Amino acid sequence: MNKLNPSEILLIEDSESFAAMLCEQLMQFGYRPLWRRNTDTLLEDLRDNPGITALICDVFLEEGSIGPLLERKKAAAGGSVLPPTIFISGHLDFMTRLQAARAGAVAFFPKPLDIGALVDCLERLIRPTTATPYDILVVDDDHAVAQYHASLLNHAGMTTRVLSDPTRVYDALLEREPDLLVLDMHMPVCSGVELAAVIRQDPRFVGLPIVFLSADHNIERRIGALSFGADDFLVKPIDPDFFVSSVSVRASRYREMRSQISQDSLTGLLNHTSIKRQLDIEIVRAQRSGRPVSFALLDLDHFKRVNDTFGHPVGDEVIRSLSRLLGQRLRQTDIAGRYGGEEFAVILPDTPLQDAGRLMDQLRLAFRQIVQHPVGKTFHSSLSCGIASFPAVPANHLISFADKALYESKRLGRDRVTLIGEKPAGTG
Ligand SMILES: Nc1nc2c(ncn2[C@@H]2O[C@H](COP(=O)(O)OP(=O)(O)OP(=O)(O)O)[C@@H](O)[C@H]2O)c(=O)[nH]1
Repeated sequence: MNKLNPSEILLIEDSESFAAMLCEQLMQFGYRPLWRRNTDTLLEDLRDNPGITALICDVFLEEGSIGPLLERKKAAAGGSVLPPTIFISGHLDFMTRLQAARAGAVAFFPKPLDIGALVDCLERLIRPTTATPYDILVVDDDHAVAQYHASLLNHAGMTTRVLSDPTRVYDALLEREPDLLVLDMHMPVCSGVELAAVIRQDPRFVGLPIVFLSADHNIERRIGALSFGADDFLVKPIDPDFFVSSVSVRASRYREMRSQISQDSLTGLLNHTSIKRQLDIEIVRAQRSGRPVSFALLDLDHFKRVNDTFGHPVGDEVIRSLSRLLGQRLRQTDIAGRYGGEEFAVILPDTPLQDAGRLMDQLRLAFRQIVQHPVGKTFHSSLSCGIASFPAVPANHLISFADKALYESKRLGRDRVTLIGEKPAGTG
């Protein structure tokens, strides 16, 4: 979900003030809440708002317990299925939880609400469960053969790119790293083994699975290929099912390994190394397309004070609240990462500086609204941001200039966004 496609949430809560607070918080995370005091119009609301993806209901309303009320509604609608329902309540006893479970709760949150945990739960419910298909690059100088193998993989639900010119492989990898590379062994310009050696020279592709597909039965050459960095050597003609499962098993393991390595454990965002790597990729893409790419650095303000006042675990929660907000507010093509302790980086492809500035300013304002630490003494945090854009700023200066802009935001009093339009004169 992103801000262009906000999910609607139906909130059934009889306390107006609590509902207003919760709606405000949900909006900060990019949801569109619809509030009702009771279940009177539930079926009409669901019919008229097909975009409603989840219900949040207080277990007890003035008119009684929500469980039997929902049951009656479902019966009235011929037993139709309600969207996943999260229950909330100020009562924490076992019987209340049991009521919620009997009413079909997918989750139960006590009041006062931990909004962050609630949003995490909504995200799990709403996020599409279908993973993106494995992306395979097939390289074979015989285009028809490459197409045949690609079509087997497409049939099994994978996406493929086909290349008959091995000299273009490296560019294709930079453009979009696949989950696996299928290589022919004998090609006119260079052999598959040589091509694998070229790819392995780049530390970014050291782990990329390479599977050779060749009619070569010579055992020494096959061993040679494996020792030069191939992961498997499949001999043609190959059983289609065996080919597909060999590819998908390796692609799946690689993807799992990559996500473990590339993610920051606290936030689930890309870590420092991965975000820098993504920036390189986006710059290459921008150089090709002639479109701008903006790079933003965000830093929490006076964060030491938060840790000192409320403790490290609460500080961690603040960090997580910003990562959630980034997940909510950015477009699917934008890329966010945790750059350092309380510092985040965002890559905005196809985005000129001024647009990036507006977007980050909206994010800054939304972050300020989030009620932090709602189970204790509440407070609000703010962030400072610096943005630079390529090509106005040369690629090798993009990060340092975003950092200078961030420093300027801090210097001017924090809680602001500063843009650096171009590389200032005399900076080398
Ligand atoms: N809770 C928590 N704190 C962290 C983490 N990483 C860094 N920090 C803390 O973040 C604080 C950053 O402090 P400073 O660099 O002095 O910056 P600041 O207090 O945010 O002040 P300004 O950036 O100037 O507004 C330090 O106290 C770090 O210990 C983390 O993962 N969790």
